[in-house]
Amino acid sequence: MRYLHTMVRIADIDAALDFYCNKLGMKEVRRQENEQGRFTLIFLAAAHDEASGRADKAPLLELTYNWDSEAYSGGRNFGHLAYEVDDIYETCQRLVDQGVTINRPPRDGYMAFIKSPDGISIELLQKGAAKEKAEPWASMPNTGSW
Ligand SMILES: C[C@@H](O)C(=O)SC[C@H](NC(=O)CC[C@H](N)C(=O)O)C(=O)NCC(=O)O
Ligand code: NI
Repeated sequence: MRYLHTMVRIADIDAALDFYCNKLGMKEVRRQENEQGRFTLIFLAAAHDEASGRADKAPLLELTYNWDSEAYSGGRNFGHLAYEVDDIYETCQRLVDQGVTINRPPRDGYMAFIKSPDGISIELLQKGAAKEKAEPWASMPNTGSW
């Protein structure tokens, strides 16, 4: 068995693509419009996987947009999506500059949490060993929950 994708439902395509593509650097690899079911599926690959030509083998993120709006509430049974980053401090600073809230700052030089426009928790993990602790991150408080 091979892991294929994780599906999350989104309330707004533009807001979701701005977050996952413009801010997290993910790439749209395919899209399916379903007239009968009145929904759109958008499959995203992490930039690293797309750039290395592995998007057809790597786990994808499947965004489901229902044309008839629904209220989505997060169940505690779903935790987060996790992505590896080359530099956790540079990534978090760039996200802050783009207006993203860092709910759990990388005080340890290793792990940070943000949330998507639909409230999906996204875990960002430093590639390899944790970075040296550095300000302002080392003493930055949490912002809400994640
Ligand atoms: C293409 C394949 O990866 C799918 O996930 S299709 C699964 C299918 N999705 C839908 O019908 C999307 C619209 C639906 N209203 C929804 O919000 O899911 C499906 O069976 N979805 C049910 C589910 O629980 O995933
Ligand atoms: Ni699916």
